[in-house]
Amino acid sequence: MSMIAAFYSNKSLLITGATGFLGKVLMEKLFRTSPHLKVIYILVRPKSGQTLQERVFQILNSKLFEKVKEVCPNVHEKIRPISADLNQRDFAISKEDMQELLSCTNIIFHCAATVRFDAHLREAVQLNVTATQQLLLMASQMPKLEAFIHISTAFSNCNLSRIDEVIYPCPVEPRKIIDSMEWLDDSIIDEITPKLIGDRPNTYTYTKALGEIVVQQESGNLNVAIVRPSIVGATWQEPFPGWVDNVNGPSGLIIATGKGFLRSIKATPMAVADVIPVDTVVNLTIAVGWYTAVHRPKSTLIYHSTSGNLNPCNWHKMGLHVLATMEKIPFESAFRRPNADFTTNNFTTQYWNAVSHRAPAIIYDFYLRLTGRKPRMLKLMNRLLRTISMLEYFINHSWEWSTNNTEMLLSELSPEDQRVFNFDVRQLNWLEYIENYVLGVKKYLLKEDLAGIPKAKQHLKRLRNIHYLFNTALFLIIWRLLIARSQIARNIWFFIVSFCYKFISYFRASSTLKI
Ligand SMILES: CCCCCCCCCCCCCCCCCCCCCC(=O)SCCNC(=O)CCNC(=O)[C@H](O)C(C)(C)COP(=O)(O)OP(=O)(O)OC[C@H]1O[C@@H](n2cnc3c(N)ncnc32)[C@H](O)[C@@H]1OP(=O)(O)O
Ligand SMILES: NC(=O)C1=CN([C@@H]2O[C@H](COP(=O)(O)OP(=O)(O)OC[C@H]3O[C@@H](n4cnc5c(N)ncnc54)[C@H](OP(=O)(O)O)[C@@H]3O)[C@@H](O)[C@H]2O)C=CC1
Repeated sequence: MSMIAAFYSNKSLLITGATGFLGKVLMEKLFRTSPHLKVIYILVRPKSGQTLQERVFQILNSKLFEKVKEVCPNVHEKIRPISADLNQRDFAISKEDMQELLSCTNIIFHCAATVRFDAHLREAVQLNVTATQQLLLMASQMPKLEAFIHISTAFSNCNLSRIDEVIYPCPVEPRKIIDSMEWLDDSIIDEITPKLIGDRPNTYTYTKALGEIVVQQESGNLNVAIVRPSIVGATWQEPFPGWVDNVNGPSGLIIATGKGFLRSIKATPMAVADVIPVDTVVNLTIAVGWYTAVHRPKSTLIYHSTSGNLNPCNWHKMGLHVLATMEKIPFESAFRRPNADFTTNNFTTQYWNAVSHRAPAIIYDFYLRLTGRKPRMLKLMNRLLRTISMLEYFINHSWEWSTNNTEMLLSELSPEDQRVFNFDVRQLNWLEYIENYVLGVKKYLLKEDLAGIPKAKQHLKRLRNIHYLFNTALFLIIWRLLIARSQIARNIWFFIVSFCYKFISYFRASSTLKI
């Protein structure tokens, strides 16, 4: 019997960010392994014209939750959505709901965040720092609370190259930043943002670092732990391999590559691709919840959920695996044939962006115009290149993360718990994982039917022929122009023609001799 699963039975949990990528997988695993848990409160905001109930209904009816419904048929009764907006004071939670949360919650998993790299500092501070502070305040009023688990990111201190499982100080105290956001206007915030974030690449990593300091400073007597995942990817094993439902991180790049939009990227091929499957992060998080509540460590423990130091894979290898899979399982209606060239300097990046990305987009837009349709490819390409430029930092640096606490926790688990809540990334086979990831992107993100694979292969063959034809035509045109304008080109041309002529004549003569 799993000790961890038994621990969560009859518990009331509170999850923020439960509608997000990680939050959904966390909920799924909790219900599947501890079907007797009492209730999971989730803080949800109405979104895209959907009510809370509609959002929860959609999640429960997704493929991700199919297995849960078998082991926990009354799962819908155990999810209690609470209307909340983490950007509002007291999260805009009603008095009755707040009372229930305060009196019943046993464990908190705080996953909600803005993960956008371009978020305005005010917005990022509000969600990643102030909301964390408010949630801790709420937690301090919960008499039954046993543990508060905060999800941060392994990149919160990405300005360092070696990162230990400790909280690093920031030059300006989070409380001062929170206060200043209340009275500074946007233009001044824009001006001071680069100075505040310093050598971090964006407001996201900066505010996640501030969030950690808030957790450390304001947790009082609470049992608190922080989980720091690196680049979270599709599921490795559970509930089934390859599940993914958003384009963040690698998933968007896999689509862009498979559809032939993205063919080269500025990346350091040998840099470690620190991708970690979402189910590995979730298993660690659940185990951390149990350990923190039961063992009550004296200080706030940080757990790195990373792959680089235990089972490294670099971008070059990852790119090759992705391309090899796309040969077998191509995406439908690709714009060009998938390719993955890594460039390492700005000049070659700009060159390939012009030649391999923008030029085909311009030609395609021209074709759209000719056929009476609205051009759109260049706009799409420019947006994609902007997105890529924001991710570039993470594919051109390598980090070394220590994982002592994570390894310690693994050794504390019973063999059964190590099996049920496996977060031992050493067991991950990258080739198999990437194959399932690409397949998962095709099935769950692009919603493409596997029956369409032969047609997709046919389409790629056609693209290859067009590519050869286009290159040959381009070569001939350029050559013709050169010959018309340059004596040297003409000389080379006559030399080649006469050489070929002599070569063919020689063969003709020798074959006649034999006869
Ligand atoms: C030839 C090459 C071959 C390669 C071979 C393949 C190798 C395998 C690939 C491995 C490489 C992995 C590298 C990962 C590095 C990740 C590091 C994460 C580290 C930190 C981890 C964390 O701790 S935290 C979670 C990460 N947090 C995000 O990852 C949010 C990012 N994101 C945004 O901050 C916003 O997205 C941003 C960009 C502002 C635009 O913002 P925006 O307002 O302009 O618009 P949107 O957000 O609506 O997106 C606009 C359009 O970009 C599309 N798109 C969005 N993401 C995309 C994406 N990743 N790749 C492609 N396309 C993406 C989207 O689908 C839209 O497409 P469309 O226009 O057609 O609808
Ligand atoms: N994905 C990754 O690669 C990594 C993620 N992390 C961390 O993991 C955690 C989860 O990330 P992930 O699941 O990928 O992110 P998502 O963007 O998928 O999910 C974010 C969640 O936060 C919720 N949220 C955002 N704003 C509000 C708000 N104002 N009020 C209420 N809820 C809100 C979202 O709700 P809604 O659905 O309504 O928008 C959503 O449920 C984050 O803390 C992130 O920093 C760390 C490392 C890597």
